[in-house]
Amino acid sequence: MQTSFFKMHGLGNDFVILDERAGHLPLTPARIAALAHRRRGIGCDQLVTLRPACAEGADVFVRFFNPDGSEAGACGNASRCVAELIFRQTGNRRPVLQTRAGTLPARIEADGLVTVDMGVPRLEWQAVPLAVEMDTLHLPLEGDPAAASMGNPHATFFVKDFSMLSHGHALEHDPLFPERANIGFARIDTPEHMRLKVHERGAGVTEACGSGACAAVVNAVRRGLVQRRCTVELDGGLLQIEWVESGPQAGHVLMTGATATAFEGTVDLATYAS
Ligand SMILES: N[C@H](CCC[C@H](N)C(=O)O)C(=O)O
Repeated sequence: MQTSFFKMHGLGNDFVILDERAGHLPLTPARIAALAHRRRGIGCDQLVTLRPACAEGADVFVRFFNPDGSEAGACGNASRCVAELIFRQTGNRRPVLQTRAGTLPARIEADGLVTVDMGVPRLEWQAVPLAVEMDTLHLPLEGDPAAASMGNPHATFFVKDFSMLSHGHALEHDPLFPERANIGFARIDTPEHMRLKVHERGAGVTEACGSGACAAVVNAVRRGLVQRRCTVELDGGLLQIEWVESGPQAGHVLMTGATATAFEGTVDLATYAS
């Protein structure tokens, strides 16, 4: 069955976006993995589906799937891309995304950048989740990472260089993380700027990770390493992150950055694994 798709990216973190608002598509973990395959499929870091929203005030229900077929509760860069897509389709500069991690208000900025309110980070060990009760600010792993959830699990290592990146896969699968984890390596350059590389759960090292950038800033603020407004420099570009201190969005994490559409196309799902 032919279905159309959008190929978009946020700072090189790339997505295949399938629209199921007119009817559900026959997607299975195997078919998702086949579509996401860099050589045998379209190729992407995450496959994203759009469905009609059912949450009050939301414009669309968005789900995120990794190339290994696993589902992620949150995906910051993809959320920004979907917000841009909804704006292009409707003219609405403030689309609201319903996700498994919560309802995320977005805003298309005057300069074309896209901001998503990623909600309040979850800092309790049960929410990350971790396998046993512990202080999430200092995990009992070599490298002393901190952990937080943005609707998906993140561990942040504060490093001087990125030689630990090669340990990302083993760390993703450490028994401390019963649902695995996205593993971020953050080098603090100034209190307003960090350099971040992320080994993503179910995807590997990506050019950018929005929820990873949010988690890294939250963990760095908790450790007193950066200000609540921080520029995160990823391989693919810059994200502006703010962990809001006061006012109506107090406690929420705002993420702002660029989006782009690479191409649109159609795909016959029947030619991919069932
Ligand atoms: N690229 C995404 C993160 C995907 C997270 C996914 N790998 C998971 O299993 O949580 C982002 O921009 O936030």
